[in-house]
Amino acid sequence: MEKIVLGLPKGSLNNVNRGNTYQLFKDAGYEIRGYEPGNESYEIEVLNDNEIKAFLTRPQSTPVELTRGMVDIAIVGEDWVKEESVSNDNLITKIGDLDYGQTRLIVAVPNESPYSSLTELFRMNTGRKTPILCFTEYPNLTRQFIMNNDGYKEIFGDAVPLVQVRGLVDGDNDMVQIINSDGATEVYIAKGADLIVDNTQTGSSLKKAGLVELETIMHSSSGLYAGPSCVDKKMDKAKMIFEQLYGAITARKHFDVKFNVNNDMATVVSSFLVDNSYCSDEPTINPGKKYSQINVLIPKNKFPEMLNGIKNYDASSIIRNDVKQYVK
Ligand SMILES: Nc1ncnc2c1ncn2[C@@H]1O[C@H](COP(=O)(O)OP(=O)(O)OP(=O)(O)O)[C@@H](O)[C@H]1O
Ligand SMILES: O=P(O)(O)OC[C@H]1O[C@H](OP(=O)(O)OP(=O)(O)O)[C@H](O)[C@@H]1O
Repeated sequence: MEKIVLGLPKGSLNNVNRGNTYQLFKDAGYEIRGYEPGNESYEIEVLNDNEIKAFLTRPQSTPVELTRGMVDIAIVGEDWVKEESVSNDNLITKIGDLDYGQTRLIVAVPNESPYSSLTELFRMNTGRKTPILCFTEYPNLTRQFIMNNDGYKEIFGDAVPLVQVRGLVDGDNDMVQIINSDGATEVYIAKGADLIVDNTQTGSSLKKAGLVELETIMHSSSGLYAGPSCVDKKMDKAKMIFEQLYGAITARKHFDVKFNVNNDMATVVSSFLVDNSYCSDEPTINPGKKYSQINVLIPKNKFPEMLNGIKNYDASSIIRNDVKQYVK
C-alpha cells in the first residue's frame, strides 16, 4: 500500500501539560521517534508501522495541507478546521474526535467594560467616530460571528467588516475592523483594541490580562481529520489509526479490576455489577474450587462506589490495573 501521510501537531497539542499527542501515540502502541514534546523533528518516524509517513504540522496550517493533499490525514483542533472552512468549500472530513485539547473560542473585553454581550457592545458604540477594533487569530470565524450578531446587523446591516491579514485587506465596513494576530492576542486590549476573539482553556490568560468573556463562538477539541486525498485503502488505514488512538483514550478512563467471591455468590455479584453498569458488556467469571474470580472493566469514576458495593458480598483479593488499550 502507498504510505498514508500523517500530520502531527506542534505547539499546545504536543505539550506535556496541554495535549500530549506524543504520549497518546505511545499509549496506542506506536513506537514513535522524533516527536518528543519540545524536541520535535520535521519528519517523524513511526518505527513499527511502515505504512505511515509522518510530518510535523502547525495547527494553523494543517487545514491547508489537508485540502491540498500535502498530508492525507492529520491531528488538529476543530477550531482551525472551522476557521479554514468558513470561506472555502469544506473538503476536510472528521474521522473522529480525540477528546483532548479542549478549548473554547470566545469574545473577550476588558473587565471594566459596561457590556454584557456583543450586541450591547455594538449598541453602546452607535455613532462612534473611530473604528471598533478586534484582534484575533481566527479572522474568518470572527467575521462570520460578528455579521450574525443582532447588534451589528441593527447598525451596519449586511456590510462586511474590514478584515486585515498582514497587508491583505478585505471588506467594506471600516468602522468595524478585524485584524489578524499571530499570538499573545490578549495583549492587544492593553494596546488599544476594543475586543479580542481568542481560545481559552483554563481561563488564566484572560484573567492575567484583566479580560472577561462576552460570548462563546465554539467549543473545540482535537480530532483526526482527512483531506480529499484520503480515499479507499488510505481511508481504511485512517480509520484503523483512529480506532487505535481512541482505544488508548478510552483505556485511560477505565480500570481493569479483578476480585474473588465465594462460588455461590458469583451470579448474584455478576447481576449487581451489570445492574449498576460497573462493567463493559458483562463481568468475566473464572470459577475455582471455592472462589470465583470476577473481572470487570470499569469507568475510573465508578470504581470507589463499586468497591464499596462488592465488599457487601465479601469480595477479597481485589486488584486494580491500568488499561492500555480498550476498543469497545
Ligand atoms: N491552552 C491550551 N490548552 C489546550 N489546547 C490548546 C490551548 N491553546 C490552544 N489549544 C489548541 O491547540 C491548537 C493549536 O493552538 P494555537 O493555534 O493557539 O497554537 P499553539 O499550539 O499554542 O502554537 P503557537 O504558540 O505556535 O501559536 C488549537 O486547536 C487550540 O484549540
Ligand atoms: O485559558 P488558558 O489556559 O490560559 O489557555 C489559553 C491560551 O493558550 C494559548 O496561548 P499560548 O500560551 O499557546 O500562546 P499564544 O497566545 O502566543 O498562542 C491560547 O492562544 C490562549 O492564549
